[in-house]
Amino acid sequence: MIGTRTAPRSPGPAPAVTGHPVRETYVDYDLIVIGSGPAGQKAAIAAAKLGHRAAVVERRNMVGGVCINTGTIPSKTLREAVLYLTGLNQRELYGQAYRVKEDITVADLSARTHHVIGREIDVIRNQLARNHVPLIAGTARFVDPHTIEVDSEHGIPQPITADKFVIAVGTRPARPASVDFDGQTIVDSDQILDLHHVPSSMVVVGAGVIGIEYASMFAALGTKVTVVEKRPQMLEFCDLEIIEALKYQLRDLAVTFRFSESVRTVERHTGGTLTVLESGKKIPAETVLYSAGRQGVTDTLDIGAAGLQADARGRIAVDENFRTDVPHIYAVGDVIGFPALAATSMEQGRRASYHAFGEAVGGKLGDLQPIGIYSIPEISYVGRTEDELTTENVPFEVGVSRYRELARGAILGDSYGMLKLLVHAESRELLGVHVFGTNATELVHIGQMVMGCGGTVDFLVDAVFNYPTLAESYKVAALDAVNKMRAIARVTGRPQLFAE
Ligand SMILES: Cc1cc2nc3c(=O)[nH]c(=O)nc-3n(C[C@H](O)[C@H](O)[C@H](O)COP(=O)(O)OP(=O)(O)OC[C@H]3O[C@@H](n4cnc5c(N)ncnc54)[C@H](O)[C@@H]3O)c2cc1C
Ligand SMILES: NC(=O)c1ccc[n+]([C@@H]2O[C@H](COP(=O)([O-])OP(=O)(O)OC[C@H]3O[C@@H](n4cnc5c(N)ncnc54)[C@H](O)[C@@H]3O)[C@@H](O)[C@H]2O)c1
Repeated sequence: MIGTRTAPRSPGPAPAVTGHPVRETYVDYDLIVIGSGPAGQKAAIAAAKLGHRAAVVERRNMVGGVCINTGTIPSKTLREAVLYLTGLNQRELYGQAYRVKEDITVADLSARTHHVIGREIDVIRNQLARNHVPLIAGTARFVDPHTIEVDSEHGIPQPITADKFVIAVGTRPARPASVDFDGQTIVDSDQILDLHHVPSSMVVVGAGVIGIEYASMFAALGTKVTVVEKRPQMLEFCDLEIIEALKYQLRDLAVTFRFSESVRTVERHTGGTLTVLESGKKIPAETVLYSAGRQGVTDTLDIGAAGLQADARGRIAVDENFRTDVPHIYAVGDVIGFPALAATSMEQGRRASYHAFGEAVGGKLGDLQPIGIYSIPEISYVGRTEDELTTENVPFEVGVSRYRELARGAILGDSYGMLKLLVHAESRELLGVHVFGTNATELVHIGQMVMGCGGTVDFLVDAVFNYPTLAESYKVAALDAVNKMRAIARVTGRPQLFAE
């Protein structure tokens, strides 16, 4: 029966971590984690810290998952290299011609990326090793609900059993058959890291987070970028005013947007690529980045043998404890869908293991998860948006601080940044924090902590921040919100200066 162990087994010897075939090896664990991305790593280490025997299975050359090898870490390191070498963030201070390097090559960019990837893989290997979590090399597939086989380097599958499983296999770029990917002129977000040179023009298909982050980077490098998005707006889950500010900044870097336009085909010709839209428009470019969604990597896992199934996008359904329909099998990270972030994936992994081994966790993984988008400039938020609150008839006031009025903003040469607080008009609680500009993804956490502790706007009004800092924007925005609330109170003759 699914979820029930039929016979106890004694643990066998350690598995063949190096991939040498050991057919007779019979290994039993308390927990097997499939996938070593952020979700899998934290699930395995959490189990080990609770005193259980855990192992991680990972395909060769992918230790650290998409996060370290092709996703978060390379893209964020590339962004840092782009910002440094182009001198973009310094141009307000030193003039539009300012550059650290004139002709930026792929070698200039990838040197930094390779260095960081290597270092991060080393950190992960070390963390697993010191927690006695074996890293088993190969691709896992279920044989039955308590057994997986891991293909070895020599093709001889190695069976491994466990009481419990955590599936953390992540996603890969969706690749429609109508698009002729060749790795150089038509690429997905994995292949873009291997371009031979910085293209002069690029079409980015899909204005999701991946599309907008890479559009920002290539535009900063001087590539003429056109973004095609089938929806009327991009990143519609973010604050509208901030998205408008981002579009303005990207247009300033010569990015063209084609919203409400679907891509019919992407053609490869001797002279370059042609992106053909449903509307009949044709956009020529040297390179096309196809970044229109991702697909769960469940197809090679034989989850049917474990009694599970995936949806059309390869995703596995879970309950609030990350348990699948088969009670001893959990699924975490990108393979369960939204929000599909490294940050959230790690926490899901830890929670799944705690639940599996009966350890208490805090409340539900709820609304206070920050979103960080590393566009240029960057965006981050936590909590609700103005649109959501308006739809739900929640009365709120807005407090805004602009970096151009902060001493730190002037020192950094950031005149466009802003921080916006959404404050409940009656309880004065903080309902949302939206940040645009330098350090947005760091700053958001101040608001997250205040919200997590149920803090009100008055806490921020009364707080003293280091000067000159961008964090000071919290106080400025809080004062702005309180001033507006006081103005309303004056009109109604009912001054309410503090939460009751
Ligand atoms: C370009 C890009 C930029 C991103 N930027 C950010 C960002 O800035 N911030 C952020 O929070 N998130 C970002 N993300 C998302 C983030 O990378 C993912 O949310 C995160 O990697 C998900 O972690 P995971 O553990 O679920 O899976 P993954 O990191 O995808 O790891 C899954 C692992 O499972 C392995 N695997 C799959 N099948 C098997 C099998 N059968 N046997 C053995 N192993 C298997 C794979 O080889 C892979 O290594 C980005 C993603 C991309 C693509
Ligand atoms: N900073 C971050 O946290 C970060 C960075 C990158 C990626 N990610 C994660 O990676 C995941 C995948 O990101 P993504 O951007 O690939 O996917 P996505 O699904 O978020 O975006 C794809 C976009 O492509 C559009 N699209 C689809 N087909 C199209 C077509 N034929 N023509 C035009 N537009 C089309 C969709 O409308 C959508 O807006 C996201 O869930 C995201 O959370 C996070």
